[in-house]
Amino acid sequence: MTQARIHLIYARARNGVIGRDNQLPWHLPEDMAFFKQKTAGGTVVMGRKTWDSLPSRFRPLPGRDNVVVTRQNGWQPSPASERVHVAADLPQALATAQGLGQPVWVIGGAQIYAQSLALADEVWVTEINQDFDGDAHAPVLDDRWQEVSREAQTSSNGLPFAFVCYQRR
Ligand SMILES: Nc1nc(N)c2c(n1)CN(C(=O)COc1ccccc1N1CCC(C(=O)O)CC1)C2
Repeated sequence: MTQARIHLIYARARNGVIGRDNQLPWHLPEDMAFFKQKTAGGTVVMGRKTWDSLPSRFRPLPGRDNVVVTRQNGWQPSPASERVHVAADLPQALATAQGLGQPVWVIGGAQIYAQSLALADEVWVTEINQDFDGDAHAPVLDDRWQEVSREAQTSSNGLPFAFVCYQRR
């Protein structure tokens, strides 16, 4: 039984920024819809700060199992839900996620992306063709990562971006 594939999914600015003050620096509804469509029916793995960044009405992300990584002993998600699983570190989170037998999507933040990249075989990047100020950055994809698809678009608010898939050679 091969291990379930691990996918990363993030949106990044031209200068590599993925977040600012635990929020997205842009408003890109097309990307939110893409994110929802890609991760639907799977298990999402995120750090606690990413969990906290979600508006409470979207916690847990609906229609998916949510695994939250936190070192805080006794941390409990709010709102409580049987679809939220708590893990003390990323290896435990990925083991829990893979145990659920659904596609595993790592959805942030920067620390979690950096730790999980080595274990992933596919990365979906929404590449926004504009620089943004921010305090969180995307992981660096070295030259083993090969672009396998690219779909360029312009958002309703004029932002040029592309949905890009990378797979490890
Ligand atoms: N490419 C790519 N990768 C990522 N990791 C992420 C994205 N884009 C975009 N992100 C988010 O917007 C995170 O979420 C939200 C943040 C703020 C307000 C609403 C939301 N939600 C949007 C998704 C909805 C859903 O999925 O049901 C729930 C409400 C993470």
